[in-house]
Parts: sequence; structure tokens; C-alpha cells
Amino acid sequence: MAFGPKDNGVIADTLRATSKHMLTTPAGFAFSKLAFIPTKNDLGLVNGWVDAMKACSPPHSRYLKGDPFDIALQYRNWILKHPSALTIFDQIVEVAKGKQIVMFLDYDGTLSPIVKDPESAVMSEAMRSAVKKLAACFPTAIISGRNREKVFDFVRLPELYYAGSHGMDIMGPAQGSYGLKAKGEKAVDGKGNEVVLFQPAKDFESTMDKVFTVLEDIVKKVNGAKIEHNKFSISVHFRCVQEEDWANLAEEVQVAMQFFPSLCLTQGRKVLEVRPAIAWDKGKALEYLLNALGLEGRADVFPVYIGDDRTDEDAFKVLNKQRHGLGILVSTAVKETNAQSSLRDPSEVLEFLQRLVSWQQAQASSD
Ligand SMILES: O=P(O)(O)OC[C@H]1O[C@H](O[C@H]2O[C@H](CO)[C@@H](O)[C@H](O)[C@H]2O)[C@H](O)[C@@H](O)[C@@H]1O
Repeated sequence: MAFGPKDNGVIADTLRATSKHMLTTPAGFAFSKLAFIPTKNDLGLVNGWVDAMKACSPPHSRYLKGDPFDIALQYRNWILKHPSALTIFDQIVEVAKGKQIVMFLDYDGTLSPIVKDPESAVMSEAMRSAVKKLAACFPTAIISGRNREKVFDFVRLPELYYAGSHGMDIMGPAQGSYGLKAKGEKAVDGKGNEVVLFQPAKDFESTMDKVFTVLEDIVKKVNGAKIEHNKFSISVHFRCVQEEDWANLAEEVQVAMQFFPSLCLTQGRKVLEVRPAIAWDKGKALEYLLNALGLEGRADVFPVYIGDDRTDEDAFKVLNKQRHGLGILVSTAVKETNAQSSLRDPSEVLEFLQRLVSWQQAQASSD
């Protein structure tokens, strides 16, 4: 769910920038934390973010607390509703057989394990090799919250389509049997290959730079907090911040956001993300890519989306709406999801991708 300016309307009225407590940021914006008097509603909003961030990335210890029988029972009920894609692999390929499979993969927590330092979220060589083989079998896209160029640096496979900034920065080959054909400007990549570039939030570039400067100042003052500029989205990381400081940091971010009514906040795994308040998300990126590949709305196409986070839910919803394809949530814990199936962690994702490649190779050799 995206929280937009509407949710914050009450807060704007409570902002009183007094000269005594006023803070002027390097970007020239002035605001005062002391002058911000949160109402019950606003506190609810901040607490809501904090709770949702915790729920997105639950610490293992939390699941060791409480009655282990209850926990096991809850998980058992959940896995019955969202069976492992490894357990139901034969049923999946039975449905996909004869159709064009298209693969959509999230990056963090799906292809790479979640780690404390976002700069160190590298993908294993085994995963890279599996994704390379996968892309030789099926059109394959990575849809990530990361800066597109950064996710490319992690993955380093030019044959894929990349959608960075939660789908707001899409690039893919313009040539070949699966060259992108839909709207978007033609460009040339670092190696001189023709590519299609589609950036629905292009007009927000300078606003994103400004909000980054403001948030950077806030983050600097909080022990363990990190900030990442993902071009059309900005991540404020809470993972290494003491939990008792979370509400304060979330509140500071929310106050700063009042000066950027064209932006909104979403939350992920111990992260708050600032992004343009436009009707574009990972689900829209999936639709765009299917359309650009000439594969949209076709009964003989079977899209598979694998992701671990709240922002991936938008893509799962699109697959549900289209009533075809398969959404797979990566999670070791019970989570509310629109995905039909599940995998526990990136090591199971790797196994699933390898099995899919072997199945496709066997299909091709028996044709
Ligand atoms: O859409 P994704 O590819 O899953 O990207 C979402 C965010 O992922 C990264 O943050 C998450 O992974 C980090 C590294 O494991 C972890 O430290 C952090 O707590 C997670 O939220 C990335 O750093 C963000 O910029 C992405 O938006």
C-alpha cells in the first residue's frame, strides 16, 4: 500500500515552523521537528509504518517465542494455502506446458540473501549461472526497488530486461526475437547495443535529488541508519537502527515529506521508500514488459513472478487479475500475500530456477 499526501493532510496543518526551532536543510527547505505536534492519527501512521516494516522482515527470534505448536500450526495452514513451488513443481509445469513462460524476478531477498549492508547484497555465482540459463530458455526480467544500474552491476547479464526504482526505470534489448517493441525511447547501452528505455517518472528526477539531500541530513544523525538513492525512489534503511529509535526516524522522514507533496512513502523489509506518487509500481512494470514483448493478454503465455517483499504484491495482484501465470512469495514466515505459491529463501529460488531450466531443456530435446 502506498501512503500519499492525502494520508498526511492532517500533519501539514500541524507543522509550525518557528524561527526558534527552524532547521534549514542544504536543499533550502525549512522545517522544525519541535514544531511538529503529531495528532493521534499521525502517530498511528508512524506506528503503522514501523509495524509494517517489522512484519516485512521478521527476525527469526520472534518465531522462536510463543507456543512452538501454535507457530508450527499457523505455518502449516499457511503453506497449505501457498504451497511450495518445489512441492507442486510438476503441477506448475503441467499448466505451463505448451505456453510461453516469461520470468519476472525481484532482486533483494529473492536472488540475493538479505544482508545488513545493502552494498554487499551480492548474488552467488550459482544463482548468476542459473539466471543466465533461465534467460536462454525464457524472456527474463529483473524488477527491483534498486537503482537499475546498481542491480545490473550485481547481476551482470546483458540479456535480461531490467526495471529499477520499483519498475519506474525500465531498460531492455531492442533487438532479437524478444526485443522490446512498446513505447519508450531508443537508446544505446554501454556496449553500443540498441535498447529501449522507459521512465514513467522521468519528470521527478530533480525532486528526487532534492528529497535525497533533505533525508540524507536526517539519516546522518541516526546511529545505524542508511540512505540509498535509487534514482526514482529513495530508501531509508532501518535494519541497523536500534528498534527504540525507529518511530523517531520514521516521524522525521514523515515530517520532511510534507515539503514534497508529489511524493509518497511505502515500506519494505526494514526500509521506508520515498517515491513519486504516480500510478506506477512493479505490477505496472510487469504489464509494460509483457506488452513490450508482444505477449500481453495471450492465453498461451505463462508469466511467473518471484518476489519477497510488499512491493512485489502489486505484481502478484496483476497476475491474479489476469487470472493466469503464477506468483511465488519468498518467505520463511506466515505473511499476508496475493501470491499463490511460495519458496522459503534464495536457495530454494535457485533450486526452482534450476529445475525449470532442466525441464525446459528436456522439453526442447524431446520436440
Ligand atoms: O525490489 P528489491 O530488489 O527487493 O529491492 C528492495 C530494496 O532492497 C534492498 O533493501 C533490502 O535488502 C538489503 C540488502 O539485503 C537489506 O539490508 C535491507 O534491509 C532490505 O530492505 C535495497 O537496499 C533497497 O534499496 C531496495 O529498495
